[in-house]
Amino acid sequence: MLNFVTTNPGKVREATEYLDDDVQQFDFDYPEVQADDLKTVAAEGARAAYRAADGPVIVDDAGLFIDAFDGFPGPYSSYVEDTVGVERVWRMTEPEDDRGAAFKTVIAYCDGEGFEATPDPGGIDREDRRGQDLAADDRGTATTDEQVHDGSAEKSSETVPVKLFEGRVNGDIVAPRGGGGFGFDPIFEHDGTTFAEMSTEQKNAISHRGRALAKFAEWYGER
Ligand SMILES: O=P(O)(O)OP(=O)(O)OP(=O)(O)OC[C@H]1O[C@@H](n2cnc3c(O)ncnc32)[C@H](O)[C@@H]1O
Repeated sequence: MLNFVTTNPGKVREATEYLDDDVQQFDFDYPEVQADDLKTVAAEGARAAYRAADGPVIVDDAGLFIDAFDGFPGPYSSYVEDTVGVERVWRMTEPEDDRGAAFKTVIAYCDGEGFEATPDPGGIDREDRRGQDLAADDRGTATTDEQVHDGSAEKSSETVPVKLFEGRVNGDIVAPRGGGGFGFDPIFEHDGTTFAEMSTEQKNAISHRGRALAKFAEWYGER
């Protein structure tokens, strides 16, 4: 049984759609390290959660990256949703000529064992041209995290290995529409439909989380 470490039931709904009964929510508010990239936050979160959980864990660190604001709110999306709010993020973006944005997620898996490294052909930090078919992102962007060191207080010199899976989807910021999903879904439009207007299944088929979960599920299934 896999522990999906999150306080966000919306993420669990989407993950169970992919991974069926193999996953359960582990409601653990892992300490989010101050970092500008999702990979570091997810990897450190997975290590902390693994120490607290009884069994393998996955952590999903995600965010909305708005082009006109150089990627804001990015890794701070949860904080901005709670403080500024979704509606005001739309109103901030409305006057901009370029309302392009991307949702990105990094799923980090940790079970205390090591993994074989696989090459990362680019991943989500690469600049994708707007409107580009993202099929290339669906292949082989799983990487073994070796750079991030264990920052825990117990001063362990050993770094617990973490496996990372990335997903990204491009879209546009629009006036809020739809009652489904969570977070910034009502203001994120992809191919004419906001994520909040989609069913969980429809969103999973194209979303950042769906892409990352698909990669994880493929790798996990082979193990
Ligand atoms: O850390 P956990 O407990 O998993 O829950 P969280 O909601 O705080 O999760 P994150 O730190 O990954 O923050 C992600 C934020 O980005 C936004 N977000 C991420 N994925 C999203 C999605 O699929 N749809 C809408 N908003 C999303 C939303 O505001 C989330 O609160």
